[in-house]
Amino acid sequence: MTAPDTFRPPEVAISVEGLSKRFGERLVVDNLTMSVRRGQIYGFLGPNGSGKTTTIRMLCGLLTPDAGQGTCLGLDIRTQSREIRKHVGYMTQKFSLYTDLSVRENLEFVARLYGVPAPEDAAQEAIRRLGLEGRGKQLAGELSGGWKQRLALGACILPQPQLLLLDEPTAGVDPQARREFWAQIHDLAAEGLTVLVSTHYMDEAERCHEIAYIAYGHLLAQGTVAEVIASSGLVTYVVEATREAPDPAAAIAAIGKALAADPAVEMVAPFGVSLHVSGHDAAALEAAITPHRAREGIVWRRETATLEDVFIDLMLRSRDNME
Ligand SMILES: Nc1ncnc2c1ncn2[C@@H]1O[C@H](COP(=O)(O)OP(=O)(O)OP(=O)(O)O)[C@@H](O)[C@H]1O
Repeated sequence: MTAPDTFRPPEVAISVEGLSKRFGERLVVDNLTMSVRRGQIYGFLGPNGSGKTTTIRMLCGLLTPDAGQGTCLGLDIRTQSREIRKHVGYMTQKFSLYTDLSVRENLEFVARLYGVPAPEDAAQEAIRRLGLEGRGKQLAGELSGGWKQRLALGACILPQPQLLLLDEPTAGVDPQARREFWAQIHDLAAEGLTVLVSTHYMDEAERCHEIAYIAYGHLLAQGTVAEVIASSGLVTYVVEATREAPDPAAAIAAIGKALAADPAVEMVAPFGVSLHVSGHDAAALEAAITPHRAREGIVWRRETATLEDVFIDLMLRSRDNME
């Protein structure tokens, strides 16, 4: 990046079709088609090594696909990757600023590196915008994990990119700092910045405008959280032991063990003294749980599947398809 970005991207920030990528013999991304509107926060979820980072990098022209085409910020991902890069801010998990420079010195350094005019003012503005006032003189290496992430975000947006790539940005950061970080991301998106973020946290997925679930190189679901849950067709019952149960933990464990062996039940997941019991065939699932309804101190209710239920179901089914 050489100067503040005055470039205005189109309404559709990213639009790609049939993207595939191989590393050696291994097909890491297979025939991926998707689009992202400008100003959206778009989340990528999926098991480790499933191709999320590879996908994100192809979407932004940082990596050339073996097949497929498309545009990022209205520019061709195959032929205009250098131009695209000028408008992209990339934040990885690893803290890559200078630990022995202060917050202000780091930001001024980044501003100079990217040719931002009036680097001292730009650094001051980033400090204000990200609520880092009072920490300008603190060494970056002395910041807590949450403040480091905030500083890294500040450095990333200094050159005023149009697209932000966040690769698991809040891994290991405490809930309050994560919440504040996400509030910043939403403010940036409201100003028109498009954000692609990969995460393993369900609460972060729920903070995105849209999500994509990728497993073993395949895009298995995309849309809003509600759309992804609805399209899963997953039926979930929650069974909970009340205080009246003679031994709540044992009661839940016994039900879990019995249901896990039933073919109508595709997933059983314990949560304290409750279980999530899921499957796709509502009638068969109902028949499977009926014998357990009469137990003392047990309450059953049908609930909307959680995003976690849906993701685990997608992962299990795609793994089965691979085998
Ligand atoms: N440059 C590369 N050369 C060879 N293999 C690679 C390269 N980059 C990624 N891979 C492999 O491609 C697969 C997908 O990697 P990728 O980083 O895209 O997955 P991911 O979904 O982002 O994983 P994670 O959640 O663990 O970050 C992995 O098996 C990885 O080892």
